[in-house]
Amino acid sequence: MAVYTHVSAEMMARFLNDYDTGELISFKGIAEGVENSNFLVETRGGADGHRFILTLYEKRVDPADLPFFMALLDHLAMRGCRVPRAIADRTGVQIKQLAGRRACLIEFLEGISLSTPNPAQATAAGEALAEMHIAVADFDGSRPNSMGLASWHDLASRCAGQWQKIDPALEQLVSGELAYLQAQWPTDLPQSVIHADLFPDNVLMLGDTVSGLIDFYFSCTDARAYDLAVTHSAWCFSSDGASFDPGLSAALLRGYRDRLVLTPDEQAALPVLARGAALRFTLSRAYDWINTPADAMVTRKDPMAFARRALFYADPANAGLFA
Ligand SMILES: Nc1ncnc2c1ncn2[C@@H]1O[C@H](COP(=O)(O)OP(=O)(O)OP(=O)(O)O)[C@@H](O)[C@H]1O
Ligand SMILES: N[C@@H](CCO)C(=O)O
Repeated sequence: MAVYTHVSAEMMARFLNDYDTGELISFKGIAEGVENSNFLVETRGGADGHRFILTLYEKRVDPADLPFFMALLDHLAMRGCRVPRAIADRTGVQIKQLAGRRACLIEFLEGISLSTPNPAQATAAGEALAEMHIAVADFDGSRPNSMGLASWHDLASRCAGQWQKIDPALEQLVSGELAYLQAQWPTDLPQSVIHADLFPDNVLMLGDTVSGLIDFYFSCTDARAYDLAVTHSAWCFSSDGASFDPGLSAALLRGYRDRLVLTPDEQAALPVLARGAALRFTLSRAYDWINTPADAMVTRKDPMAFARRALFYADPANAGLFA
């Protein structure tokens, strides 16, 4: 997360008056993340706990999608997945308004956001992802993937002429990958609701145990195996994307496959899905690199870290990676 929208103590206290959270005793902006504005909020004397996350939805979250995200979190929590639900105010409303943004008060979950996972944690994340895919089998909501293949073309054209602000080599890499993925993207794989952004920083861990999956604001209906590919691209490389970790890769895939068997088509599609995942994050990061407001409290993420992953997945020498 990050802080794009500033909230005063008076605004925060007034906002909390609608809830059974007690009296505000402190809040602070959370610097991690890039998408939404987030605050850690502490209260005392309330019936609904004493620590919360307040999220103000920014650029990429369409307010019309919030009921889908909140229903999904309620469903997953009901099915035993460790995910944070939105707290309802005294009138039962979860999705509110603050500082000109849609805003939700979210359950705080214990755990550490990882930056350098170990293989046991990668296995636990693979298991948690598969368990989420199993738990959504009877969820009846759906949402198109707003960050799917069509949006990659759009993001690339919005960056046109500006690649040199990042790295001149990106222009050719992006156009080559887009052409390849447009021709090869599988359309008939098993679909379900997927997380679509399960980076290590979206998995809270206590030791080697998953204590929470967070940040469902890209969740959508898409190929289940694409979710595994996204997770693979996020978990199995050094943070600059320069070095692939085969131990983490094997551990993550083992965790997922222990819970959910991939079909032969899903298995065969993983290499192209991983190229797509790497391009998706190259492009969203490139767009943000060029367009992040100068006054936002946010650390931009390096697009080249995912461009390097895209090159790795595209290298024929790595074709057997998912076997
Ligand atoms: N429900 C929660 N319980 C505890 N901590 C949380 C919770 N939600 C968010 N956090 C903390 O806030 C940080 C930022 O959250 P999050 O990853 O959702 O932000 P984002 O802007 O959507 O980021 P991203 O760049 O991953 O899309 C997390 O890394 C975690 O430390
Ligand atoms: N998890 C993404 C941010 C969401 O688009 C990244 O690290 O680029």
